[in-house]
Amino acid sequence: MRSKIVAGNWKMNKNLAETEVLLAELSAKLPDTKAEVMVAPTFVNLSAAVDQLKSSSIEVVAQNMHFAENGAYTGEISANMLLGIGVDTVIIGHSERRAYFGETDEILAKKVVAALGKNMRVMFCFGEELEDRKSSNHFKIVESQLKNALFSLDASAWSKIILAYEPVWAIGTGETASPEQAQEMHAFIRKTITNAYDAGIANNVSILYGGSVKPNNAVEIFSKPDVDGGLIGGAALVADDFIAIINAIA
Ligand SMILES: O=C[C@H](O)COP(=O)(O)O
Repeated sequence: MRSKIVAGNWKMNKNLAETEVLLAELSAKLPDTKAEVMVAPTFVNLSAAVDQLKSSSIEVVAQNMHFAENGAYTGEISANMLLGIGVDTVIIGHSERRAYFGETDEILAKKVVAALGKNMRVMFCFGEELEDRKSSNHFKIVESQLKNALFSLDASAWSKIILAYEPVWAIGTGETASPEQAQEMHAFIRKTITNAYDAGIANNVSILYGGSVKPNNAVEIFSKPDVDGGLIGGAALVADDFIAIINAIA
């Protein structure tokens, strides 16, 4: 049975002091929810976040990792380093990594394999750009992103995968995919996974929507049958907004 998940990707925001304040507020206000709640602070604050949340149900996850075990990769972070501080879920393939840091499907496939090889959970992000949607190429693009990075995996690996569909044109723009557009794509993603594997795997994987989810649109987006929660950017930086979005999970 797939789980509902609300994850906050803090991106390059919040220094240590600000991280502690936001986490304290989130812990204090966290409602009873059936959603798994995750936060992804920046690398330098992960360890402090894990310590601060050790008696909370909020999970601390990483925004990225390198595929190599260790070695001469200045500025990079390995799976072992994350595991060593108690972080065992990692976001891979965020559109900002793809756009600003040249992460290709090939690199992302290696990262996915490296994380799964360490028994980590992977939140894999993907989604089309505006031009793809305008030219009605969005289904093709999404299908190829999934195929290139994930469809060589053994079926057994899928219990460790969470998907986050994030249309690039909706990220940080205030423009959201309509609930119908999100549902249409999420249903397509499940059909694509059914074709590549089987319906059991497709129905068990959580598919989150990301892209300008806010307190005022979360209920409608999350009400769609194939939307299992959200990957939240800007609104995850404000405790009351993030809590309201968690509360939007039915
Ligand atoms: O990782 C989160 C997404 O990029 C969404 O960001 P946003 O909610 O600020 O649009």
